[in-house]
Amino acid sequence: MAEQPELTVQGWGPPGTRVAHVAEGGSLELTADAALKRTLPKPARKHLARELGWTPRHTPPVPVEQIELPPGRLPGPVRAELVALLGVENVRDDRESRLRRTGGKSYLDLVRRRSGDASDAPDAVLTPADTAQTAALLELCSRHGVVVVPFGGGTSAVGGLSGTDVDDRPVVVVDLSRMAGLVSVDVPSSLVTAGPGMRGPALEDALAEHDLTLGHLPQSWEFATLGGYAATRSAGQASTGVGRFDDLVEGLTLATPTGVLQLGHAPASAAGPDLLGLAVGSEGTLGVITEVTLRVRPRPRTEQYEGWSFRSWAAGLAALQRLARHDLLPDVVRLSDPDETRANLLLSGGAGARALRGALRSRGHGAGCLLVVGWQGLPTIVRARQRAATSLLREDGGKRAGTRVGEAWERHRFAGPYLRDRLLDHGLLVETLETAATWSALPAVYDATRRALREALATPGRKPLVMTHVSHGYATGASLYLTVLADRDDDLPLQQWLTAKRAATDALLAAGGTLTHHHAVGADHRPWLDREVGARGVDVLRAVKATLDPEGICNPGVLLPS
Ligand SMILES: Cc1cc2nc3c(=O)[nH]c(=O)nc-3n(C[C@H](O)[C@H](O)[C@H](O)COP(=O)(O)OP(=O)(O)OC[C@H]3O[C@@H](n4cnc5c(N)ncnc54)[C@H](O)[C@@H]3O)c2cc1C
Repeated sequence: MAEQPELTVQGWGPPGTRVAHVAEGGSLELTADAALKRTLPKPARKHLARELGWTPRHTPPVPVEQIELPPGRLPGPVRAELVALLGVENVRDDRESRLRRTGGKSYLDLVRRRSGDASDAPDAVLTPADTAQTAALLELCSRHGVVVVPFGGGTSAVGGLSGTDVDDRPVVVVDLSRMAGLVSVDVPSSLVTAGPGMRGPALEDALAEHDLTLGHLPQSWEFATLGGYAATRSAGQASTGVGRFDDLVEGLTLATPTGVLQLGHAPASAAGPDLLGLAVGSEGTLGVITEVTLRVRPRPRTEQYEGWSFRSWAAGLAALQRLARHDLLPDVVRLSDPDETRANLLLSGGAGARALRGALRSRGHGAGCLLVVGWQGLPTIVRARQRAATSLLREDGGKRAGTRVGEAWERHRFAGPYLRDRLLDHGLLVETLETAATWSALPAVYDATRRALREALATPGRKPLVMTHVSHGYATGASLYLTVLADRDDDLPLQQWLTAKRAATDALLAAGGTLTHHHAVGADHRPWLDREVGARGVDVLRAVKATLDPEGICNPGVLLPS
């Protein structure tokens, strides 16, 4: 199996290629040129400086060599037992191994790492080979009171990989990169079984040999793993059509400190409550997912992407709602609000974007919204769905903006996190948050969340830019994905975002949104879990944890409120 590239410690992408920009032709280029003007076209820089009250300034991260790690605390006898179980090369407590498995990739994680803080580093990194070794190490760690944090791709956006424990117990990371192989492909049943450390690109390469695809494409696709997707209930860019990751899991193996659970055996079952559903989304708090079986489909013979414009956000939402009611939502659905539409057109620069801005103005959609839609599958089916959706979108005031808009989105779909690093280098706060609500609650959730973020991040002479899009559609509602840009408070960057995030979370819950649509709970959302599932709901989760993990060693810093 080919080596999977590591993520850089202080940002996105493999080490050494953390500078990115979008070239005029639309492709993402990784370059050694750190200048902001290579990343952001001039109109975009001017737009952001004007909107935010932002003065671009060079704020590079401290050199990686200067990042400080606390001394490792794994007791010698425990280390010796782990070495006897896993082999010396699979129990690492050197600086490099620990640093590379420190935290995830939320804004808070990046600010800490960029400032040289790795106080949440684990004490050691373990790399088991299989389910049996994982179960044995969980039993061993439980016996010795050592906290275990499962680690997939390390892309958590919600503090899911916290390496500290309130009881100050030693913490080990279980890195699943040695369990990244294909186990089996059952072509007649359209099922694939794989190790949890396998990433999307490797899985898609393996499935291509059978003319199959999983089709799960989150923005973190290059680095995130199958186990991580299952543990967080991830959603990909085509999840409106393909289904969320939780819809795609047919079965899994969960190693826990008290034994191994094998869940999901048939395409459907009425054998009591769904324990598989309990393991999916458990975020490492019940044990380690050591194998996943997933539903796959034939590779699409055609993929069509196109853009549409609407006079207003309300008109765009109404059009999507009607598509949903008639079961005509495309596989990819992405409706940007006016702020995001304007920023995207300025950010992409170039003659094409200028022409599109002119076209939108001429049809009275200058302050409106762009919608990107995509269909995948057999050409005859795609054509029929596209035709039916087109007629409804037209009836609802939509105007076609052409295939170039859709294709440009497809080309740039993984660019965002690379660009974020560049903006962080120049004094900006850049973070995202997400929720979902019913169609009837969606406008109120949108208004309340944006208002809370704007109020929390405004200071004299400065205001944030809050850009929103509908990222996934359902029969009964949709998800909202918000991107926040603001002039960073260089003295108190963590507090600046924590205050805003707290206000936004309170607001979206009060307006009827869910705590999280696809990023999961992690450490960042755990204080609000009882508002989502109720106090008795939290009690149920605690009771399950007490059965599987009586010593509370499995990722205790996430999901369940402290
Ligand atoms: C730039 C960026 C873009 C993103 N885009 C998306 C997106 O489009 N859609 C989306 O859904 N998410 C997105 N995310 C969030 C993140 O990629 C997902 O949560 C993903 O599912 C995490 O996978 P991972 O392998 O990196 O898991 P990790 O980050 O390593 O772990 C995430 C959580 O799962 C637990 N875990 C990991 N593996 C296992 C296992 N085998 N068994 C038990 N627990 C485990 C960890 O302990 C942790 O709590 C994005 C994040 C970033 C930084």
